[in-house]
Amino acid sequence: MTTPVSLNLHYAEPFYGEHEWQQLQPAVSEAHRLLHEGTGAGSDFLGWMDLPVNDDQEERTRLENAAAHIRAHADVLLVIGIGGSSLGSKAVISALTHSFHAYLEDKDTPDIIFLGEHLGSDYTAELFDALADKRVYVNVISKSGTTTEPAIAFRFVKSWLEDTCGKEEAARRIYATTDREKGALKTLAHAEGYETFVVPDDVGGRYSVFSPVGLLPIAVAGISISDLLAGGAEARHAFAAEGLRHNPAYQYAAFRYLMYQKGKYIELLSTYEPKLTDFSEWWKQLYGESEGKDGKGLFPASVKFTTDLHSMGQYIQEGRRHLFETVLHIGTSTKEIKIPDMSGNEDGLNYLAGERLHDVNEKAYQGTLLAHTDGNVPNAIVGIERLDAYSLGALIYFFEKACALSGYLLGVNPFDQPGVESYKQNMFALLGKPGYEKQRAELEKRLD
Ligand SMILES: O=P(O)(O)OC[C@H]1O[C@](O)(CO)[C@@H](O)[C@@H]1O
Repeated sequence: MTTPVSLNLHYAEPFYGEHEWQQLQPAVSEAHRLLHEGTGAGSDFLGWMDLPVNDDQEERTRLENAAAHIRAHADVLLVIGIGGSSLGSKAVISALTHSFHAYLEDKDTPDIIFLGEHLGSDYTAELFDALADKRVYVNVISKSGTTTEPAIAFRFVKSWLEDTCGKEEAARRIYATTDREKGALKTLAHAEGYETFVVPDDVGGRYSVFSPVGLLPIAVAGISISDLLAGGAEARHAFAAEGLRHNPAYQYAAFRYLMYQKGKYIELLSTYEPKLTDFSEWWKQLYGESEGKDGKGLFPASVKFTTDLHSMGQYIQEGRRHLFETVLHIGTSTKEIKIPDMSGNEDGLNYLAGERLHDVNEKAYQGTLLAHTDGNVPNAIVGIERLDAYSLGALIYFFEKACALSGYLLGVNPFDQPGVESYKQNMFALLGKPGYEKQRAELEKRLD
């Protein structure tokens, strides 16, 4: 089988020398050793490396059965979670299901709505208007079981569902994905009798797509989790080599590191397919939380092309030269749509009549690639052949493996996120959480 994810550095090579590349091999070897021997920082969280080959068939069957039950009975599945507890499944579901699923008349899978990702009042209130008369099921996901945003969202949903269909039926419709033993959500699930799925102890949120965190909502969406995991397993095998020359995931990590050393502090993930917008959000959390610490790290940003060529394109072409680009390239489209002929050719586009839209998009991609490299923005191209579960599974593993190695190259712990606590502490104090009285008074003095 060919490598499911390709890396093309041709358009980046003019920006670094071959000797710089060669010099990185010892550091890459050391980072590889830390990762594969489990001796680096955060090594309690390496469970993600083997998730695609997890052979717990009993748990898998239970998950598939739960997904089939929800598919058969629900109009809507509410997935409640934030960060690593929702971004992975959202990325896969957006990429692989019909973009207008909510508007289709005939469908054999429920609409999936994500909630608990923010504290937006209007959005949350409006959701309940849309749920009236719908048969709603819920998957509440939180590894810690104590994250404020999903916990608040779950309060709203639990109380609405119990009012709508009674406490017992509500308990049958709620599935909780959380820690095996501890946390408020685990305690609540036990008390209320919800079916539960486990977030493994050794898997952090942003590396959890191949665990029940991602797999339950993905399976409910009708996506083959066997294919997704098979892609991940193939990538696990394909990107296991220590040598830079034989490992595209490590080449990508090394390339990013070289760019960082050259003052290219911002990495733009560019996509040419709107179905990948949520994939970019998943990627940003993966790299942002893994690398951005100790005063270090590339800033991961994303752009949607060609849309953003009409807004951010100006800056990318001619603004401050501290950027490089990683283009996510999809080889073929799954659906074919051709440009129609127009009898009067009023818009002058008849030279495109009969062309596949995918091919027009491809020319936009090629033109942009050349323009941006001419504008001194190094471009790496990460490619998959098509948007399917197998390729996406491989792509996810590719980025996870490269991310872990990138963290070790940079000298940070790629598996913790201590910085996210600061806003939480302030928020708790300002909300008047018991025990935060002193901080509250200090913070309030600083606010206008
Ligand atoms: O699954 P949990 O524990 O609710 O955490 C959700 C997210 O919150 C964070 O801890 C950051 O606040 C992320 O790392 C994590 O993905």
